[in-house]
Amino acid sequence: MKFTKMQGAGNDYVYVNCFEEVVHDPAAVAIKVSNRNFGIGSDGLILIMPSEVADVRMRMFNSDGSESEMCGNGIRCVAKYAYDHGIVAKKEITAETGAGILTLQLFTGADGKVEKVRVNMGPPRLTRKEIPMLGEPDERVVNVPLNVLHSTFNITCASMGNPHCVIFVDDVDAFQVEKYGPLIENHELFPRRTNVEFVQIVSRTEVRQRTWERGAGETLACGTGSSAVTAACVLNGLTEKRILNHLTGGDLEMEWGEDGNIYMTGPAVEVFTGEIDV
Ligand SMILES: N[C@H](CCC[C@H](N)C(=O)O)C(=O)O
Repeated sequence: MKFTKMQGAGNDYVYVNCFEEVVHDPAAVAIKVSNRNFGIGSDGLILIMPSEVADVRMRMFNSDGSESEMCGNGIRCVAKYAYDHGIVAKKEITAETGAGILTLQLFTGADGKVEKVRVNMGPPRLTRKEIPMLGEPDERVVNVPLNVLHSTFNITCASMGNPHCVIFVDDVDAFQVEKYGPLIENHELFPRRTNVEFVQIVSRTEVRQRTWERGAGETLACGTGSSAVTAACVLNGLTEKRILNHLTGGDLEMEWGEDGNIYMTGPAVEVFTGEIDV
């Protein structure tokens, strides 16, 4: 199997061009290639596929083999791959994901290759039934207490196609992400588990985020998570609608637009290509 290793803000995936390759058991391949000792090393596997309704289609698998509906850093890299490798020849493209069809704007550098991508991530879905979360189906979850071990956290939840639980903390770098992340990811409130974002407010226009991802553990960045965080910051009155998010592996420019959609702008980088027996 030919593959391309790509990263966006340090959130790295193995990408396979399924216009040319067939991946028979993507869940098993995701587990194998993701392993940083026995495989290639990545947060998961992303398939770049033909679509009947958009320019390209993305399927995304976490390093534990579970499939997610959407991946924000991944979709930017899919767009870069599609443009740089001649699958699309336009700078505004559409992509089919488990969160619907998204529109992406591509920005090229001096070498003519894509450097940065702006994605219309769609609106945050805020009701419990959309996230999904147990409880009153039509209710929003904004600043609601959640007990975990002997601590109580106030959580704000949103779906960007995939579930997110946002928690504001005073000192995110000192926070025990690896202790609380998995407990919240697997909390009974979330029937499909959840991604968890721990966020420190820096100012009205800047935040710092660490992410515990469903199915992958702590990663250096999460684009859907950053989108959920943008909504959570505004819903809690903590920031403006336009913020710069400093993730562990890089920055994302975020905006909750007047049209109700979240816009994410960030880098997409090709790291290396190779072949692996699967
Ligand atoms: N890192 C990805 C999200 C992966 C989400 C995945 N862990 C899930 O199970 O939903 C991003 O940039 O949006």
